[in-house]
Amino acid sequence: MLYAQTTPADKRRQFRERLASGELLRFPGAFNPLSARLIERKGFDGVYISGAVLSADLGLPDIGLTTLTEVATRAQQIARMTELPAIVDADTGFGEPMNVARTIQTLEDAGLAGAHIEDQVNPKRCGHLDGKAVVDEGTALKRIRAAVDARRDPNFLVMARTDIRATEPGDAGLRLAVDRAKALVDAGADAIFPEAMRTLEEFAAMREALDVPILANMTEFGKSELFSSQQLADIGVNIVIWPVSMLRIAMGATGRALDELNEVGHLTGKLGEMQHRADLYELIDYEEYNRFDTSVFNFEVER
Ligand SMILES: C[C@](O)(C(=O)O)[C@H](CC(=O)O)C(=O)O
Ligand SMILES: [Mg+2]
Repeated sequence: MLYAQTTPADKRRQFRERLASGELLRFPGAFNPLSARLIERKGFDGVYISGAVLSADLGLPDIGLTTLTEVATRAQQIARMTELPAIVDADTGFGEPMNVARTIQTLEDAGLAGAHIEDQVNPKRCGHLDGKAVVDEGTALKRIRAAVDARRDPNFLVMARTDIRATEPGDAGLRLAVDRAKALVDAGADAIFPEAMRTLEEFAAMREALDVPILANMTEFGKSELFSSQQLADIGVNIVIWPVSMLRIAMGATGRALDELNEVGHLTGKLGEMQHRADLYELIDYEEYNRFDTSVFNFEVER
């Protein structure tokens, strides 16, 4: 009922324990608080909160237009609805290293279990697009040091994302990424998000080079091939995200339903694809609200 029972501190501690086990943790992207609950019910390990989804949800491109306040507010709404740990995309940290420090404290206060800070220049862009530029190593490391120094809960996961792989083709790009990732770990990063790795071998090389957890981004229509959880687990990847997938699915289904409304004038043919009212009420836990007021859930929903 209402919000999750697990405190942010407990979520962070449990997340750290699970990460230390070395198993692959699966974090689908939640596009709203309700979908975070569904992710939990379906047995996943955590919830990812994507900057691309957050900006798309506002009808905006993913180019660093969203503010810390918008991101922290939405992330809090999502994180508090699930017992699972939630990690959020903090883009470039919303400014200079001092802003990064404030970002981390704000996201801690919002109940997140961790965040990633990337080394792109501003204005940033989706990591799977061409023409990205990254900051010099000194600036990238300052962002991460600022993040690590700012957190008050040592279990809050500071993940460094590097976008440098795509700045050079072939092996040269991979070498740059490995070198930068190592430097980010030396600066205090708890985990690495190597963005836009192309092949399983590239993920494996990154895994081999580092002794902290790494994340694989299985976003569709991008630069990485889409690997299965098993394939990623086999090479020792620690976290996999499908950041925008659930929004893509929901928007695809919505578009098709609108076409059907245009064509046939009703949605009867779509009933089987819809979340049933009974399932929605179950997910929201209507019944539990009777503890306050026995008249809240005194009806039956027919299937
Ligand atoms: C992971 C990511 O940063 C996000 O905001 O979800 C994006 C995902 C995407 O645009 O497909 C990314 O830059 O990879
Ligand atoms: Mg992003």
